[in-house]
Amino acid sequence: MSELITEIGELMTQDAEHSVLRNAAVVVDQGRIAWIGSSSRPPAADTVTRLDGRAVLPGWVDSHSHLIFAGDRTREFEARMAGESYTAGGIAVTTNATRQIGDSELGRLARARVAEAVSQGTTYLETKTGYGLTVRDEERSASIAHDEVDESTFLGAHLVPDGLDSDEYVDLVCGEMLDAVLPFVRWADVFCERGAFSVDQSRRVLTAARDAGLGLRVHGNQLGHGGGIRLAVELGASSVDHCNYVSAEDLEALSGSWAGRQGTVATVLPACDLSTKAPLAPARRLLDAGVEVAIATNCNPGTSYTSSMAYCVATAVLQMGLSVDEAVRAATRNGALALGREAGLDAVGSIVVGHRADLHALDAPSATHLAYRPGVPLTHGVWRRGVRVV
Ligand SMILES: N=CN[C@@H](CCC(=O)O)C(=O)O
Ligand SMILES: [Zn+2]
Repeated sequence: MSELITEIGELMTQDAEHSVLRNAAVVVDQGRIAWIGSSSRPPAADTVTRLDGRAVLPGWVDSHSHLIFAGDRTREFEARMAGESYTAGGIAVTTNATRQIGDSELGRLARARVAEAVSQGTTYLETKTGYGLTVRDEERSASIAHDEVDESTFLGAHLVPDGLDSDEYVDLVCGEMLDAVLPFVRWADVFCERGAFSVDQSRRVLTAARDAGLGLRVHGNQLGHGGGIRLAVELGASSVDHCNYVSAEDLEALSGSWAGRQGTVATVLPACDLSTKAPLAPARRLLDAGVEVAIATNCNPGTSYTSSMAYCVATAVLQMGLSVDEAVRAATRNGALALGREAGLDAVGSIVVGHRADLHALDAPSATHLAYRPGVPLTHGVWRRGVRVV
């Protein structure tokens, strides 16, 4: 069944030319974009949806989340708002809660979080393990992530569990744990930070994962200056995420990674920055240096308990100095780039003939309203693989 979606006031395609079409129409067929053009000369289709001048953009691509968890950390958040600083130690609280619930309940929680994101226009998600931290618990988190989410990432190297020697734990992560999760994941990630894993330990984890055929991602430079960003570039990671503390050397490494080839995407997490009272990641400086920047929610119960990509985009425009086009691109096409899904048969994140028909219609005439009316639920319709789900 084909569907003509017409009377689109503003179609922000996020294609290679950043094309924005007025009075546009799109035909979706068999889960893909089949045609894009003017609403005055649309081809025939099985069904017609009229959007009365509303704006349409690609569905959000949320390339960084931690949805496989149980429990709640309201008290920790309250303490932070009262002046305490964020430390990675809170991960253990969530890990304890997660280990205590059954597989089906953990799956149900993840499914509900995906549904919450989709209801706000997110059509493609990555999520991570990392609240299991034993072979069995990481394996079941990976299996749930694989079943419930588009892209799954092994984050056994999230925190050294209490009572374990960190190097022995790294051996476990690189060996038995990696083997156990391998059937369920496409990526490996590591929290490379003081208080979590050193650069050398992170390099060991990432190298083992790469040797096992996984793509690489890094949590880097969130809590202070360090070697996470440069390690990500050294190992050809697809993305380095957080990037709150970016030195001149880090910036040079990141921008150098884009000199004439596919480099390491810098993924900024504005909601996390606000919730942890961290300095906002220097997205403007990164863009000006030629680095490809993505925006993601980092949805997790500790540092960023939101699934709202619109909130992140509004923050990027209002507080990080990005234009609306830059912020929307970072949250759609560049999220796809960070996941290696920006081109080819599985392409998402842009409205291009042949790409997956993941669309987000706003109850507004332009994408600018995302920042102009922050906090207003503007999602009018969502199509995922060509099927209207909202
Ligand atoms: N920084 C590491 N991991 C998560 C937070 C995990 C937690 O505190 O539960 C993040 O990306 O912010
Ligand atoms: Zn994270």
